[in-house]
Amino acid sequence: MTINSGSPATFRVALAQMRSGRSVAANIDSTVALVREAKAAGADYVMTPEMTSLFEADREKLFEVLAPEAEDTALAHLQELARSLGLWLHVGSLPIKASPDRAVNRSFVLAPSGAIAARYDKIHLFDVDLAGGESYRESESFQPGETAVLADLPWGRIGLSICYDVRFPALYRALAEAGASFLAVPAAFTHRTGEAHWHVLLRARAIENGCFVFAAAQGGRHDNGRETFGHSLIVDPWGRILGEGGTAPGIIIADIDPAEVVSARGRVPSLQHGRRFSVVEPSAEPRLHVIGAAP
Ligand SMILES: O=C(O)CNC(=O)[C@H](CS)NC(=O)CCC(=O)C(=O)O
Repeated sequence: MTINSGSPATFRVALAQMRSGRSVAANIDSTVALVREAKAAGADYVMTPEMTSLFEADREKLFEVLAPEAEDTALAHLQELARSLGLWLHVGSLPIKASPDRAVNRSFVLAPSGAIAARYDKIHLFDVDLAGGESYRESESFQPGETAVLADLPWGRIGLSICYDVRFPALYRALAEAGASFLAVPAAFTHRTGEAHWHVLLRARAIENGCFVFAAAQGGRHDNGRETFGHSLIVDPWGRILGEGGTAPGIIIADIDPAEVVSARGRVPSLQHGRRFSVVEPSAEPRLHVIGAAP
């Protein structure tokens, strides 16, 4: 694994916490206001949450609004925003039409020129039944991506992911092994699961990979009936929380020193100590013995 020692020392990260709803125009207005606020605070890189432009639970209404990437007006607007402010704008995700009956949940890393530096389609879709009848079938409207993606920022390499992906550590290990210093987890976590798992999962991904984790979140009660957990989080490679949001829209900021990736991995080189086992399948003649088990 190589770390680019020629990278500039530090950069300022801002996460925009949002409460996106069913109006694309209103969501874009909120995004513009938050990204401008981040720029005024000196941000070099700004991330927005999953479903920045539209948080629509009704499949029919979603498909009335969806457009292919080349015709998506929200994307064009955000590219112009990145260009006019001259910063890196990581759009957590937008729903993009992929076929007559499926969308992709797609992240965009926009360069300060406004150009698309990287795009990533959410791989793991949230098809989950929670307690109390709370049920999600993301795959009814979305098709999964099949490719892990990284982007080169001026300060190092960032690995892309979205929300439910955070529960699949092998993805992040692959991104770290491909040179990521930063891991992006824009999200719209449910309140119920966020309360139980959000901080632990994000800190674990940071610690086990020696990476910074940037996780911009949706938070609060949305006009589509959903309640999301909020608590946008910036975590350093040692697992310390550098910035945290509440549930209200706003920005959080932290200054990031990429050299901390090197120092954390130097203290605990677990990335280099991985994959040192093979798995023994159960067989008629067991080769794994349980001490003290009844004969
Ligand atoms: O449906 C949309 O419009 C936008 N997509 C989402 O909100 C997605 C799929 S329902 N949410 C998650 O992945 C939450 C994961 C989560 O909460 C967990 O892993 O616990």
